Amino acid sequence: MTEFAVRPLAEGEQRPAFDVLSQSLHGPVSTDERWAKRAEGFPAERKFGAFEGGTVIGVTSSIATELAVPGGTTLPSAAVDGVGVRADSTRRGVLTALMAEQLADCAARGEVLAHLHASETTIYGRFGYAVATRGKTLRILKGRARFRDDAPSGGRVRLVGTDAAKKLIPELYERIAPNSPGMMTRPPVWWNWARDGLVGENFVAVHTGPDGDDGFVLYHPQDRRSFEQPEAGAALVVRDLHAANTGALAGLWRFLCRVDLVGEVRAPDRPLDDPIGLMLTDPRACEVLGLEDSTWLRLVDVPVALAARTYRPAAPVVLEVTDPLLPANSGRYRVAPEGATRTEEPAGLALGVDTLAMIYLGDRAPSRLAALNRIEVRDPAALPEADALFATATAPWCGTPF
Ligand SMILES: CC(=O)SCCNC(=O)CCNC(=O)[C@H](O)C(C)(C)COP(=O)(O)OP(=O)(O)OC[C@H]1O[C@@H](n2cnc3c(N)ncnc32)[C@H](O)[C@@H]1OP(=O)(O)O
Repeated sequence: MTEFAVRPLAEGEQRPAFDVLSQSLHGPVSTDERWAKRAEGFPAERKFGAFEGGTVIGVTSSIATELAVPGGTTLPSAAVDGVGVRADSTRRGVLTALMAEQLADCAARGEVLAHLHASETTIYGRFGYAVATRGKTLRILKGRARFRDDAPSGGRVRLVGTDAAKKLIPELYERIAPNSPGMMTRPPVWWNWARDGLVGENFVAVHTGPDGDDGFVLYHPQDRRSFEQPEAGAALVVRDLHAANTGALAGLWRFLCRVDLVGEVRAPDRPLDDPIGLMLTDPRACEVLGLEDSTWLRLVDVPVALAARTYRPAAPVVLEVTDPLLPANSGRYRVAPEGATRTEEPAGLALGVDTLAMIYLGDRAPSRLAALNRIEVRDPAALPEADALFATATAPWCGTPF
């Protein structure tokens, strides 16, 4: 079998790379018309291709983002997307070579983190990624959804036309987000796709609070009330909902639950601690239909990542981190409420860089992972301290599809 080579994609090579990607994800057959629509959102920049005899057989892409970590700092991060290998070239190490090149490139660019949404959960663990945020799918049964008297009342909600929304929503997102761990900035290349694809295909409602616009929801109806099932009503499907504060969140949920001829509101990928159920007199009117992994996080620069987040009060803990792919990360780190630094002190806990990603944003407690042998406990006293140090008040959440 001939060898392949991995290198940055050059200008003019986007179309064959896009075709490989599209085919790997079972997208429609390539046409000039389809490519004309996608070309702008598929620049050569930040893409690597695997080439065999001059033909693209694999591709990986990323966009430059900032990701919020506990404490509010945002870190330069690569949002990895557009990964695919031709069906006749899989399981030959093409992805492995692409990932190695991409991670080295992220490190060279000074990016501290890489993050992605995985098509399959079996792919990315070997490259040091692990689940760091999750989302739940909610269904609110409108007929039973009454808001408690003490639930925040929210402000005014207005519907915005598509053209105005395409300008307003990117500005509003930039002003109110990222506002909790795991959320990311949405750079122009992301909006190139989302302006038409996400905003343009949904109804848009904007919430105004005491200080102006502070939240929005994009949604579309699915099914409609019919003569056959007059009691059923439509389902409103929430595609994007962001709020700067709980008042705005309550106002947007109240709006969705008030729309006429609707039987239920369905919202995939909501934060694990979305409080909508707690605002209702009957919390079971808000059903959890599913729980999904969302962000797969990779710490590219462990010392900078550990130093950048805040920690809760507890005794210091020394972690020994192992990273076979980026060995500069391997070593011992002293984590304390005042910060995290490299150390030569003996470690209380030892873990792989993938497991570190699971506790980094606060999604999982170290003691739960130690119980599953994902963390080696060398000093049992270190475990409850690590639980306290890494705990966060809110569940981490991404909230941005890419
Ligand atoms: C962030 C995103 O864009 S997610 C989208 C990812 N893309 C897709 O799902 C498109 C369809 N799938 C593909 O294109 C390919 O199968 C890929 C990209 C997932 C994998 O590419 P490959 O070149 O086959 O991976 P590679 O040969 O480097 O495999 C490395 C290892 O991972 C394993 N592996 C790779 N893909 C999978 C998978 N889907 N399920 C289970 N194991 C896998 C391989 O068996 C191999 O294991 P080994 O080292 O023990 O032998």
